[in-house]
Amino acid sequence: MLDEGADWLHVDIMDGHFVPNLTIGPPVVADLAKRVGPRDAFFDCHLSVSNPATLVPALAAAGASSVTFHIEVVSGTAAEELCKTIRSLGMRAAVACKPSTPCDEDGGVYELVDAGLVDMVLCLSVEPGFGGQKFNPAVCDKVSALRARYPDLDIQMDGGVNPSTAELCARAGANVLVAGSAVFGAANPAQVISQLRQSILNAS
Ligand SMILES: O=C(CO)[C@H](O)[C@H](O)COP(=O)(O)O
Repeated sequence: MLDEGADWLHVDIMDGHFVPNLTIGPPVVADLAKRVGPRDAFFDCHLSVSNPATLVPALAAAGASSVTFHIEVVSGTAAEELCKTIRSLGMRAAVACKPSTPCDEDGGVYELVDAGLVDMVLCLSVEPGFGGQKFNPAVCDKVSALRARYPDLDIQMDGGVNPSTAELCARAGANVLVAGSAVFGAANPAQVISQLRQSILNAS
């Protein structure tokens, strides 16, 4: 997909516990990084796992560029420490929330952003676990509130993102879009990636 114009490679790491699906881990990231070689791809690792801290050192060694953990499993002081650890290993730190998880809870997403500890917030627009689900437009309200509060923050949306829903995401304030099915299932992935990018540019 890098050849088709993608900026980042989004890697969904799932443990069969936080979500019902089981996917890949650090060895696959390491292998991918080796194959991509000198191109120096940005590996955006989304941890849909119950215990993200245990994976962080191995992901750093594997060549991950950014690590996103879920606020539903690590919050408050533990989340602050996790962000610091991720950054101390040379990666960007990001926090994700499920569609129904608010950002303004004690020890939650807003507090991490206010403390300057995260580089990006991922707002899932489906329940995490599987690709190919339907985009939940209600999540756009949460994204709009985040964007109003943090004009310079990277805000990512993931789940059911395609050229039609991308416009809603971009208008709400997302500037990083993750697309699985829409890109991998397309006859012309480069065209889809270009349409997604255009949605962001049109809204900015
Ligand atoms: O893993 C996911 C949720 O956990 C995502 O939905 C996936 O990254 C994107 O897939 P799609 O674009 O098909 O919704």
